[in-house]
Amino acid sequence: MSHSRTDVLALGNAIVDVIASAEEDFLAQHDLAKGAMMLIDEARAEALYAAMGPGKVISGGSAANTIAGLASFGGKGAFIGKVKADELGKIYRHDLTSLGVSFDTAFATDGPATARSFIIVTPDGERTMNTYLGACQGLTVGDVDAKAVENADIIYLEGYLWDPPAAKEAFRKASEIAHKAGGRVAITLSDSFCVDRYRDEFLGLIRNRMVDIVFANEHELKSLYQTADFETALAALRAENILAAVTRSEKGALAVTPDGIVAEPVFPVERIVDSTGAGDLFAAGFLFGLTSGREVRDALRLGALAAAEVISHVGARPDMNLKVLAGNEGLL
Ligand SMILES: OC[C@H]1O[C@H](O)[C@H](O)[C@@H]1O
Repeated sequence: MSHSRTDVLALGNAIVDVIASAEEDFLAQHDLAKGAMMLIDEARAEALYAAMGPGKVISGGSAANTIAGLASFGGKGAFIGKVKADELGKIYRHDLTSLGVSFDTAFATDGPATARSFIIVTPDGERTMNTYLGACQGLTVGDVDAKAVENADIIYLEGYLWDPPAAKEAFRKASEIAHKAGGRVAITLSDSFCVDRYRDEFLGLIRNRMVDIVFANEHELKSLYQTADFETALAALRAENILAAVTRSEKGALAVTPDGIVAEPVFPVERIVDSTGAGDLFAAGFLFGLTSGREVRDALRLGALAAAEVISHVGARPDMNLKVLAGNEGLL
């Protein structure tokens, strides 16, 4: 890994997305929980793929999508994640490094194939993800490049890393190194079912200050505090006294800061084509805003812009150059 100063280094599950459209009844037929990310094994992955219509194969992975977005804004990003040295793994590495992102985690040379997420997009644009973790399960503490972590202003960790058993140790190690070096640590809570699986651990990370910045959507926040009422969840989050960014789909996004709540609306889109990556790209804009020294309100706007771009097309990485787009909107 190159050790020049990095704005954001992300640690995440390196996943190739296979995205196909389907009608609502496909979800019921295959017992899929709409809007969620479900973990599947290889046999289920094969069965689901056989049942899906034609799919687009696009590099994804939540934290990697965020870093791709950050790079599109002109930020300097790095990524730690595990792919196998198979065809998809090599394409995955190319897709990130060709954006200028440092990604030097060693390939897995044996074991399961590069991870895939089979994503069904229903006519309302909602995505339902079915993830075969494959090679991601091989990410260990040994993959954390201490120098790279020390050189990042912010490290960004995805809650999904709690699923492959060895990765959470990598997460903890990265957080400790970052803090010793004076960096900040951000986490995305990833998915409300993921929060359900690891609620106590996530709350522990926040309360022990192993993380300094929290990203969540409305559902994840309600799951974290086990309430159906958003205002109750928000009050609980405010009581943690931590910087947080919360996305609320069409209701916009807000930041919880020491000085209070800052809210911003969404950027209008003609049609939500595919919501995959909306939160990831929001985080890209917000993190770019923070690391480029902008006010929280401007960081929220950049996040909203990037989210609007990514939901306007299929796939969880930007199709348009976000720096140009933000410039056109007067945000940079
Ligand atoms: O947030 C969307 C991402 O989550 C999953 O990790 C998929 O790979 C997808 O790209």
